[in-house]
Amino acid sequence: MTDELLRVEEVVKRFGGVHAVDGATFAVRGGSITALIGPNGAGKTTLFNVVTGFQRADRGEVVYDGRTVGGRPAHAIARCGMVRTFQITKALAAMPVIDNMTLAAPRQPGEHLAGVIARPYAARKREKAVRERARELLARYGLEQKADDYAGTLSGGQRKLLELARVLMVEPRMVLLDEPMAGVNPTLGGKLLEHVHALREQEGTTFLLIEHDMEVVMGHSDRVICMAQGRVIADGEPEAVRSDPRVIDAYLGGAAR
Ligand SMILES: Nc1ncnc2c1ncn2[C@@H]1O[C@H](COP(=O)(O)OP(=O)(O)OP(=O)(O)O)[C@@H](O)[C@H]1O
Repeated sequence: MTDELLRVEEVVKRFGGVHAVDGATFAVRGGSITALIGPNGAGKTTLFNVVTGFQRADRGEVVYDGRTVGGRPAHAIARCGMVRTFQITKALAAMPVIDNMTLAAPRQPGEHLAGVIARPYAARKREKAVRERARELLARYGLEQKADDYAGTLSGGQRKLLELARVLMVEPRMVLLDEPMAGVNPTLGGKLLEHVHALREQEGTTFLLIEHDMEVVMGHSDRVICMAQGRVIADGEPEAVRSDPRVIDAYLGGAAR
């Protein structure tokens, strides 16, 4: 496997008296599918937010592709190639699927109204390219027939596919997925996982995913990181993490599933 793409070092994030993340340290190798597991409230989502720039750490370092990105805003980190998926919000649900996609396209540096007025041809050309990429991705994810429907009419599984397709508009090198299988029927869930593997094989995309379903974790990840109470308590091959007594004690319960 290739070298590490992401390194999280001693990250601390508090909310008042709550230590949501309390000195978490781990690395993610480029081209891997790494699962982040742990009990409710372990700090997994907060860590995702810190890593992708949606929340600022109180302490610690986030290094992506050799660059310190901690403290940089989400859009700057996305431009470096690391993105997280988001649930389709109410506002996005009220828009057509195709607009959900085009809105996720990265802005060109200096793109603003004056530029569009001064260079209408270039602006139109870019808009066309963005729409073409959006249509291509929708076709890849079996959503082309839904392009003009409101995103709110999609099923749970189709929404998850749209969430993944949206982040691919920025051609990321690393994607963070927060519970991709939650509320998804097994058929679409299986499809989503196939797409994750295909992206990793064909484009070398790196995935870090929060997942509670241990079958998915064991069957689809190369590496597993377990958090509890804001800290990493185990990090290694799936089988080794599943049988780690600390993981069984903090998360899996008496009998390893
Ligand atoms: N914005 C916030 N304000 C206050 N407390 C927060 C905030 N966000 C998270 N927390 C607290 O931080 C802790 C970690 O929460 P977080 O959502 O990161 O855990 P998690 O591992 O993702 O849990 P789950 O698996 O249930 O989603 C929890 O105690 C939570 O209540």
